[in-house]
Amino acid sequence: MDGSHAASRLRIVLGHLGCPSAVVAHPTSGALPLTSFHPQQFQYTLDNNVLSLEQRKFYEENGFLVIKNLVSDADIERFRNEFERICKQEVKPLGLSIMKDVTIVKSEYALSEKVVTKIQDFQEDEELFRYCTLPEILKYVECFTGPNIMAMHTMLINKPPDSGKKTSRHPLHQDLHYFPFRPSNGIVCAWTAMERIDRNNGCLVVLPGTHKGTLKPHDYPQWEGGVNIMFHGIQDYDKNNAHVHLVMEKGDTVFFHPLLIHGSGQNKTQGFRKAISCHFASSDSHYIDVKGTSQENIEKEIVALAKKLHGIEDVSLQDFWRFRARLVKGERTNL
Ligand SMILES: CCCC(=O)SCCNC(=O)CCNC(=O)[C@H](O)C(C)(C)COP(=O)(O)OP(=O)(O)OC[C@H]1O[C@@H](n2cnc3c(N)ncnc32)[C@H](O)[C@@H]1OP(=O)(O)O
Ligand SMILES: Nc1ncnc2c1ncn2[C@@H]1O[C@H](COP(=O)(O)OP(=O)(O)OP(=O)(O)O)[C@@H](O)[C@H]1O
Ligand SMILES: O=C(O)CCC(=O)C(=O)O
Ligand SMILES: [Fe+2]
Ligand SMILES: [Mg+2]
Repeated sequence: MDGSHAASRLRIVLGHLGCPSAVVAHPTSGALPLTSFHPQQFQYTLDNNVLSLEQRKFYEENGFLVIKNLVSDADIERFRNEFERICKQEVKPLGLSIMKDVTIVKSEYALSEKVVTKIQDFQEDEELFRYCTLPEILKYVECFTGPNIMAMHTMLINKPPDSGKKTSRHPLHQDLHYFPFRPSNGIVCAWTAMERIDRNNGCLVVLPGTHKGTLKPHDYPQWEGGVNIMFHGIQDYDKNNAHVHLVMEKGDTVFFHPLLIHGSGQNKTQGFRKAISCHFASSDSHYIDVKGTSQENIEKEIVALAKKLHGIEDVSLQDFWRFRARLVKGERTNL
């Protein structure tokens, strides 16, 4: 599939969606009832009445699905305010990590919204964690995870204006590289634009269909201007695969598969481009030991950092994940 084909398909699907409520009822799509299709036709989505047949097929084929206008302006305003309170250190949520851009991490700037590139692990911040419990988000998440849903990993990304060294880019990667749990089809990322996001301020770039491949080896890219800690990238992806730039309006939300290759471009504006996201997984999943796999490098890095920063020893990668995971729907069966 070439880029323009992918882009036009995307436009068709997006144009079709209109508003979220139209997705559920879908009276005029002319789609056949799902029961007339053999269930094994679908590998990446579950049977329920939330996704239209067209949306299911799109996700199956492409590994992502954009739902327009899913999160309200009022909720986004609340997330923005809470992020500002965190940056001003008016609140210090337990377990939260605050990341600065590599170009300024060694300088002495006081903590403020202008030096934070992203915050991670806000599971103990009631206001931000509301994002992971919004019914409109979970309704879609359930199509991929099933009814027992864990919020595994949370982030609010505040992509800064690029300093000129292109460190505001996020290299192409698969999120599964970071996750020691399986199966991959029971994991989905929800990523919501907190403002209009396009090529100017560094939108997501996805390689449609790459979720059908395997987990690739990841390492730091050889970028002249430096690269952020933990921002591993894939060195050998198929350069001929279509790249789709996801231009999104405030509140639009993309759901994507953890094997989908994606990244984000540099922020060429003077604003701090914001998105909030959570990776969800079925609680029926299981942890894996990543030793001897391509994920061993990220495990070593995280374990070494935990020791250096917090003096934590003999804690496995699985324990880190078990500790921050939170049930948001159904039952905590396994993870
Ligand atoms: C789907 C994506 C999923 C994921 O990303 S899952 C990956 C999970 N990631 C994590 O668990 C990382 C969590 N974050 C953290 O550990 C910390 O926030 C982080 C980023 C290390 C910063 O920790 P702080 O407590 O603020 O510590 P610090 O400022 O003293 O930094 C510790 C060492 O790290 C370095 N560092 C921090 N931010 C950096 C950056 N942006 N680029 C490059 N290096 C960076 C920093 O220079 C310091 O190293 P050194 O001790 O000076 O040699
Ligand atoms: N040299 C590189 N090595 C690895 N990944 C790269 C490299 N250059 C860009 N990328 C990543 O590839 C993705 C797509 O980049 P691309 O240049 O197509 O888009 P962009 O930078 O967002 O937009 P634009 O080119 O319009 O500025 C981004 O995620 C970016 O971080
Ligand atoms: O730039 C972004 O908002 C996406 C970042 C991302 O893909 C990640 O942190 O895994
Ligand atoms: Fe990612
Ligand atoms: Mg570019």
